[in-house]
Amino acid sequence: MAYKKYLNKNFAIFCGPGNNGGDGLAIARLLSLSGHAVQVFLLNSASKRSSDFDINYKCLKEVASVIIDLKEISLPSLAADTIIIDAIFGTGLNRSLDGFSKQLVEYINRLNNKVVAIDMPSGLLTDLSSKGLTAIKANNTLTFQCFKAAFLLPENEEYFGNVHILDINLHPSYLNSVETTFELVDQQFISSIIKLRKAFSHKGNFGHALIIAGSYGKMGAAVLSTKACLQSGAGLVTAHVPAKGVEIMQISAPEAMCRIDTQSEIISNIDYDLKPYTSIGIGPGIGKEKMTTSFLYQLLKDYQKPMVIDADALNILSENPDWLSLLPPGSILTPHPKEYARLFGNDMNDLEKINTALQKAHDLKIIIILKGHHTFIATPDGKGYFNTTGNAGMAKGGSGDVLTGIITGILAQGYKPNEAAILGVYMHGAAGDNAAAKYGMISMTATDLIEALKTPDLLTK
Ligand SMILES: NC(=O)C1=CN([C@@H]2O[C@H](COP(=O)(O)OP(=O)(O)OC[C@H]3O[C@@H](n4cnc5c(N)ncnc54)[C@H](O)[C@@H]3O)[C@@H](O)[C@H]2O)[C@@H](O)CC1
Ligand SMILES: [K+]
Repeated sequence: MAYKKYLNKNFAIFCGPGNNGGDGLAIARLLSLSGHAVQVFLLNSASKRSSDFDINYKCLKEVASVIIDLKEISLPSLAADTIIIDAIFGTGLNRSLDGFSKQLVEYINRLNNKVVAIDMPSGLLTDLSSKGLTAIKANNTLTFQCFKAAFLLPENEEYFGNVHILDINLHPSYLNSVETTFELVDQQFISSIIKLRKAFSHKGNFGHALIIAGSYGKMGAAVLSTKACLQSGAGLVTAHVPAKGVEIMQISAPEAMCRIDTQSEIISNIDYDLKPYTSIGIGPGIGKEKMTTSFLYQLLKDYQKPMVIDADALNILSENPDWLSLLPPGSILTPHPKEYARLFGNDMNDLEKINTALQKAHDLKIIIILKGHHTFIATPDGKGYFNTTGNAGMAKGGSGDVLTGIITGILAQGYKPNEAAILGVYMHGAAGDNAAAKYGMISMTATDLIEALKTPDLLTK
């Protein structure tokens, strides 16, 4: 955070009765001691205070500071440049706000003052959906030790502003001992998955990916996923395309081999042995023609190894939900929000979507990648992973085709499906961040993502 712009300002610190309020009182003391003008407003101070609150209250009393007990009728008026610190409620909030605390939060939200939330914007529930609830809309949130699930849900975007994680020195053995459903995928996590390429390796060591994609008018999707697959480290890549798409593919991606469908404009069947291929990615641009639909059904029935399933292949599945049970274990589904809704239902808040994805991943023994700002990866063992790379410039046609290519290429190299999904999503986002830095979020395209994969430190910075 640009701390400097907060220096030499006046502060209004709103404190609740629990430990979050105690943190606010400690901040008030430190700011007062460093010469800042601080007003402290206590909410429900007569109710049961936590011991941290009491300790910090005592310490603050010894420092010259204005402490005001808020009454229902007396909401304070504040100068426009006063910084508001929200220490009303943190992780201890166990129900939605009501009564005076709700009024106070609504009042703070109506002001135009800058707001810094401590640990959580007050009113936001840590592990439950806060859709439709009243909560502080902060410009910055200073949160302790780790990301809270609430910061990763799109429906909470307007509340937390920029999130800064403060290390409060919780003991590493404690942190490691805590069992969580969710993990954050960052560079450190990725370095524990990635395998080094040995000096004496040859193309046969890195597998052979088969991308089944394209139809007349949608060959771009096939080209994007094939090119991305070529740049994900796979040893060999073959694209199975409709006959009319062969020249397009061969000119656009000369490193890839082609398998040519018997149909000129659509994909209809595979009349060769699939054993040599170490992974299959299917879906980008294939359309939903009857012959393509029957072909997908046959493939699902016959093929036993994990596949990456995207785009129209997902749409076909959503029209034939019984076929979900045919998915080979370890298969990776990559729906965007609309495809997800078609597959597993609408009318869910973000947490319900996540929980449904975890349940379906478990029941069907598959991996579900819910694409979005913090793309979520649900795995069959019940764990979910939030990605940390990527940006809004990637919300464009073709980005998903690139992701399918990357994951299929990683899977081909012998990574386990969970690892391929996590690594692929991270790599895709990291390429997106590079593309945004070079071209800007507005103008960057899916082709720029592929270009940006060619960065030596993509997975190490
Ligand atoms: N390891 C930790 O857990 C640490 C926690 N700390 C702080 O402690 C906070 C959690 O403290 P607490 O557990 O005391 O909880 P909070 O301070 O978030 O709130 C608890 C208080 O609010 C009341 N309350 C809950 N929901 C309410 C509602 N809807 N309306 C009105 N009152 C409501 C509770 O009865 C209780 O009195 C964290 O957010 C963080 O700020 C930090 O001090 C550092 C370490
Ligand atoms: K807070």
